Amino acid sequence: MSNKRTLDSFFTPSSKKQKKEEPTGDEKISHSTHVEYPFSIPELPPSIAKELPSWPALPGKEINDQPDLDLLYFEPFVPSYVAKDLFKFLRSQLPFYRVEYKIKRGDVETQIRTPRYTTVFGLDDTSVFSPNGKPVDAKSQKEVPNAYSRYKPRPIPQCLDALRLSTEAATGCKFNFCLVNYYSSGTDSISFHSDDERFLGPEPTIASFSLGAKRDFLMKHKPGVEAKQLKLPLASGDMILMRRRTQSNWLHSIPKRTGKNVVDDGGRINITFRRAMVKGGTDNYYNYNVGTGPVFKWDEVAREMKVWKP
Ligand SMILES: O=C(O)CCC(=O)C(=O)O
Ligand SMILES: [Fe+2]
Repeated sequence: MSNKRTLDSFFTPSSKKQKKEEPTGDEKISHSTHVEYPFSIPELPPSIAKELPSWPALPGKEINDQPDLDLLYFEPFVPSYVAKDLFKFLRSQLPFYRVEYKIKRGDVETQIRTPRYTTVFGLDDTSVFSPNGKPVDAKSQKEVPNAYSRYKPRPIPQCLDALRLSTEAATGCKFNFCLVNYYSSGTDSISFHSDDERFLGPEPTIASFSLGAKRDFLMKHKPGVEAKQLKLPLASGDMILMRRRTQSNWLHSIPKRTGKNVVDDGGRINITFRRAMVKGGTDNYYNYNVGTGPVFKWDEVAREMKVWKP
């Protein structure tokens, strides 16, 4: 991104989601912009966008041989040569956060530091973005007083929305949220959990993409039922669709890597598409994936995430 682009967007903030064109050598790159984005986000480069119509690269395979488990595993969805470019593009162009929050168990308060970089875009089913970029009621198209007052939602930028549309076409599901995790090394992780929040409705379907370094995805049944644990070594470009009774009955995690495996070659990006039904879902997702701390952006020289300064 040139200095000109950065200064322009800093001095002429716009509340509108709009596209700006900027010549960079031979081709023009358009950007997704929104008043709540810390910086504008380039659209997918043509070299990646032209590949999209041929995804998924291979049909999904069903994994449903354990109680309550229902997965569709695309191995891969994004072919590996494009997955590498998509990984580098998203790592360098998205705003990321390292969210901290407090939890209280009984009288004891603990400060939690999320052990990975995160970011989120989207809005639950009750609202849509109006042409001026503000959330309005999906039916009346009017602003809802006091809604989304703590965190201001951001629309899914074109570069991720193109993948959302491709995922919807391949699965027949609808998604309104995109969560992104960046595991910068083997010490970044996500502990066992299920994505079964009430705001996703019963039996939510979640599409989960892997880009970059290979990491193990572990799955185990919630206590009380005999079932085998699964270990899926997710590779760049793979997509796991988790369906039906899976979230309410199974837990999943990406464990830390130790010893010589700790260095994992530039890290891994995970993208999940989900559908939140109510406003509480929007607040929850922004609270845990954007929060109130600094913005991080990939620094190509230092080859790591650095606190971003306008
Ligand atoms: O990184 C992954 O593959 C899993 C991420 C995940 O489970 C989540 O964000 O809820
Ligand atoms: Fe999850």
